[in-house]
Amino acid sequence: MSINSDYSQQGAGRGGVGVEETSNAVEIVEVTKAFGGGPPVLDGVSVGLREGAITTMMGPSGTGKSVLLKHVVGLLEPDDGEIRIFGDDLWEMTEEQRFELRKRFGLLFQDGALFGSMNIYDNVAFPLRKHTRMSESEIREVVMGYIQEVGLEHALDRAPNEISGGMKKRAGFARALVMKPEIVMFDEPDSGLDPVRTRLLCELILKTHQEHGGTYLVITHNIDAAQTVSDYIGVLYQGKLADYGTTDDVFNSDVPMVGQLLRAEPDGPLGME
Ligand SMILES: Nc1ncnc2c1ncn2[C@@H]1O[C@H](COP(=O)(O)OP(=O)(O)OP(=O)(O)O)[C@@H](O)[C@H]1O
Repeated sequence: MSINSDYSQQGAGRGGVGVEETSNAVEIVEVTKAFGGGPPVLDGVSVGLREGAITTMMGPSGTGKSVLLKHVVGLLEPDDGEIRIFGDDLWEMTEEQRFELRKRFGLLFQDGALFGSMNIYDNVAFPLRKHTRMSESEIREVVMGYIQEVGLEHALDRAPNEISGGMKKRAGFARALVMKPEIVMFDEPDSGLDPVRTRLLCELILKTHQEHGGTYLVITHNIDAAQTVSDYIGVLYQGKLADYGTTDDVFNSDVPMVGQLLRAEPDGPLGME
C-alpha cells in the first residue's frame, strides 16, 4: 500500500486477525466526563481494548480522545462509569494499587515527553532507575536493546533539543517500552512527522508489537497510519462512540460521519466547528 493509497479501498489493515478470541485488557464502561460544569466531553462511552490487539481511536479534533486515554491510565477519574484494567475497577482500588498498576502501562506522548536535562540514554533508563532495583549494567543491557530497536544507538549522548521530532518520538517509544508494559498507549505518535517518517514509525509500532506483544491504544488523525497499524478502530464523536469494529468494518462503515472522516471528505456532517 502506498502512502497516497486510496483510503476508500477495502481489504487492508490488520483486521483483528488472530485476536478475535481474546478478552478485553481494558474495559471502558459507560464513562461520562465533564469539565467545570460544561457539557460532557465523554457521554456514556463504552468500549473495550482487546488483549494483544492494536486499537486505534479516531475522531474530529476536541472530541475527547486524549481525555479517554487519560481515563485509561488513571490520570482522570470518570464522573460516572468504570474503567476496568484486567478486570479490576481502577477507582475501586487503593492509590497504592493504582500506582502499581501504572507500572504495567507504557505511554508515548506527542513530543516524547523527554526530560530536557537528560541525554537520550538517561531518558530511556529513567523508568528502570526509578522503579526497579536493577544494577547499572543490567539497566544498560535492557536500555541498549530498546535503543537499538528504535535505531538511536548513534544519539545516546544527545539532549532532546539536539534531535529531530521523529527521533524524540523513537526515544519516547523506547522509554515507554523499557518496563515491558502490558498496555502501551500512543497519543498522536505521528503528529509533526512527514509521511515517510510516519510510515517508518508505523512499521516500528507493528514490529515492536509483533516482537513483544501487548495491548496497544493509538490515537491518531492519520488515516493511513490507522489503516496500517490497527486491528480495531473506534470513532468518537460528540461525546459518544460513533463506531467501533475491525479496521475493515470501520473503513466500510455506513455511519455518514465515519465515512466522511476516513475519506477526509469536505461534504458531510463534519464542519469546521
Ligand atoms: N483538564 C481539562 N480541563 C478542562 N477541559 C478539558 C481538560 N482536558 C480536556 N478538556 C477539554 O475536553 C475536550 C476534548 O479534549 P481532548 O484533548 O480529549 O480532544 P482530542 O479529541 O484528543 O482532540 P485533538 O484531536 O485535537 O487532540 C476539549 O474541549 C478540551 O478543551
